[in-house]
Amino acid sequence: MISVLGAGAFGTALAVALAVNGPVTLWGRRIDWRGENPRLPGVALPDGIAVTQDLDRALGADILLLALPAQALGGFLDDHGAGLGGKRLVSTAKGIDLSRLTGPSAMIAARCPDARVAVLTGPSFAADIARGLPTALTLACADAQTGPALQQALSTPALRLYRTTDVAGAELGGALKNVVAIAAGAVIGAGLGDSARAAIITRGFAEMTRLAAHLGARPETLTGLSGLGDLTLTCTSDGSRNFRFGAALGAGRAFDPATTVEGAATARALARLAERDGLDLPIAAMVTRLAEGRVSVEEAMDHLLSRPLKEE
Ligand SMILES: NC(=O)C1=CN([C@@H]2O[C@H](COP(=O)(O)OP(=O)(O)OC[C@H]3O[C@@H](n4cnc5c(N)ncnc54)[C@H](O)[C@@H]3O)[C@@H](O)[C@H]2O)C=CC1
Ligand SMILES: O=C(CO)COP(=O)(O)O
Repeated sequence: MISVLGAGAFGTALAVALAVNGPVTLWGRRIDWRGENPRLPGVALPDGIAVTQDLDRALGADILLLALPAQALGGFLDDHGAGLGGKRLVSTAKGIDLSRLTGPSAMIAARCPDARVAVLTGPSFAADIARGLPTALTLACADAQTGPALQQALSTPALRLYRTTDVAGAELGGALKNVVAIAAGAVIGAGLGDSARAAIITRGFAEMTRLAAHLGARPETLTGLSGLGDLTLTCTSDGSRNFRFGAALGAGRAFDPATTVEGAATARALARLAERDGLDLPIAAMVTRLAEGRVSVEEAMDHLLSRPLKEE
């Protein structure tokens, strides 16, 4: 049995997609809707999904998908981690925790030491998955038995999962691309053009790869779905909330603060990591300042362009 914990856009979309394989329980802390989740408009929930606010009911499953934002995961685990022991736990969060400076898998492992931890990540808008459009994702799990079993259980005819044991690489790709997407959105929002966006994507990818290698990831993971794949999607589509947030910053427009924008907190986490480990992460540093209103897009670009000339 599969339960999805977190009834936001992505949790709901995954529940809809996985319901073709069998019954799914979708848990949310506050379910104040019926039939259609306002975070995923236009998607009717099939009969195979049991929607509940009763966490104990959801914890009856042995595969639990944690579809919570990265900054909410720590609090959820503090409150409920004790009930997750012995389960197969699959995180979908794309971010780095601001207070602990770690990704979701380390947060889960710290609080649920006997759980088998995996990460599901890659280019996939909730709306696409829920509509049954073809999607390829990365399932990362260090355990040689759990990884293949989860790959089977979470694949559907439309949802194709590739497997890796590089959990750090997979989750870093998903977290870091959100920061670059904000920068790409800002460039487009400010009218600086597609060439400047291509420069941000490419130099952003170089920054992602450097940092991921520093944190123990395999370089080839970053060129896969969870890194380059998701970077491409998120930096080039209005479907991305991180991109839209950046575009609003670039255009000087307001942005709904209730929208989940993982890259903003992750950029701040990266700034702290850079300080802790003496790393040079210029794009993440600029996104942090931009999101905090400390620089304009033009000032941020001037700063990036005036760095010393160097080899590519
Ligand atoms: N929406 C998308 O297209 C995709 C999202 N993701 C990732 O999935 C994660 C979740 O994103 P979305 O579902 O889109 O966000 P969302 O904003 O639509 O939903 C987040 C949900 O988490 C719930 N929540 C927050 N704190 C909680 C807590 N402490 N306990 C229980 N529930 C809590 C909220 O009530 C809300 O229902 C993010 O890390 C995101 O980057 C990954 C791939 C695609
Ligand atoms: O991660 C995503 C697509 O793979 C969703 O991106 P946003 O959170 O920017 O909407």
